[in-house]
Amino acid sequence: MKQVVVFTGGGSAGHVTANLVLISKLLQEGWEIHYIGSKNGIERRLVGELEQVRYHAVATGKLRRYWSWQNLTDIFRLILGIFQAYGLLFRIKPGVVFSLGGFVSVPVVIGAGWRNIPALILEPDLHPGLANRISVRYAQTFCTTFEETKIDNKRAAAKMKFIGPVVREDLNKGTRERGLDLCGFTAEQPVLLVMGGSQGAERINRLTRAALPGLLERFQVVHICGKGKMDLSYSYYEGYKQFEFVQQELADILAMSDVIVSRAGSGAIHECLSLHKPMLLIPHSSGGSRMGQIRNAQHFWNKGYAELLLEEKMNVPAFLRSVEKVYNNRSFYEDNMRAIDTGHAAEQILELISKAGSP
Ligand SMILES: CC(=O)N[C@H]1[C@@H](OP(=O)(O)OP(=O)(O)OC[C@H]2O[C@@H](n3ccc(=O)[nH]c3=O)[C@H](O)[C@@H]2O)O[C@H](CO)[C@@H](O)[C@@H]1O
Repeated sequence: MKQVVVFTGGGSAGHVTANLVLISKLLQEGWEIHYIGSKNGIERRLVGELEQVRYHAVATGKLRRYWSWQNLTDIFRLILGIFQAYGLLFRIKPGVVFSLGGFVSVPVVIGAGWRNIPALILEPDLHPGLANRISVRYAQTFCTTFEETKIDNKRAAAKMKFIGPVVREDLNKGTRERGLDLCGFTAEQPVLLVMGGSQGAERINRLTRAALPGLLERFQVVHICGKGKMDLSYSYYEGYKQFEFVQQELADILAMSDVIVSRAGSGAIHECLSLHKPMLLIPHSSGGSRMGQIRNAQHFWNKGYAELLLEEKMNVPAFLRSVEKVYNNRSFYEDNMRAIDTGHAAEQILELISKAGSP
């Protein structure tokens, strides 16, 4: 009989990417795979590309730590989502549930807990997000990407297991030549990649465009702006190439890049770490779970993998100075990154899934 697993996680690509890595490996092993996500979230689009995975949508409510009228409707949506997930889990009868967090995962992990189905959570960030902090009491194991992750609750802390980052393997296969071709760049000048997380970052986009004349004196600039955030009025700048969002091409773009300016989402920074790419991190500074990015970035700065620029200190001269600093000291960051083993997190998680899902 086929082993059955339900995956969940979404809201942004950072809560889906590691799931896709694990799903492709489990498909090769012959598992039956279901995904529970939201009706319109990015997870639906990303998982929808995999024909062998059955996608189920449930209602989902955003969990806010501030007052908003939407809290009233969202709490009902969350409760509805729990009942929908509970019903789906009864029909699917998985041996195990695996969650990568994000609001949509909360009803699924609660539903699994109510049904006594072992649920494993993987926390991508150094500081656990609200969704995972709520879900952890219904889970069997709370895997962490960062060794230093802490959680206040004693019962939750007892479920913690350090695993390390689950990184997309396809990103290793990029080539500099293909990247240069794609962007129409030359091999003579270094390349700076700017990416604002899976949804793009308006503030980083504005800063990059304001700094373009200065940046282009030294670099060719490839800019991943986010959906609907390209500005074609800048296309006439030679050596500047914009994309909304890239899929397989990301491997070639990363291979071609000498310095990367990025938000401090866990997925992006661990991908750059595994490829030994010097980074300038500009973490999301607004409150809520996004505080997670500041902690991720500070940690990478402490380890000597990246330079850090806080949004409140962000202006064109500071940005140009920071980019220059990372480029000039690139071998310092590269050496620090080469000295660590980003590990075999995917294999360890697959073992945990197999163990939890075995009858
Ligand atoms: C604003 C917000 O809430 N951000 C959170 C979100 O970030 P976000 O969704 O930006 O996440 P990550 O940096 O973790 O991952 C982005 C993923 O998208 C991929 N990618 C990106 C651009 C592109 O054009 N093509 C592409 O494939 C990257 O390779 C990466 O795998 O989830 C992360 C993981 O929990 C958190 O750390 C971030 O705080």
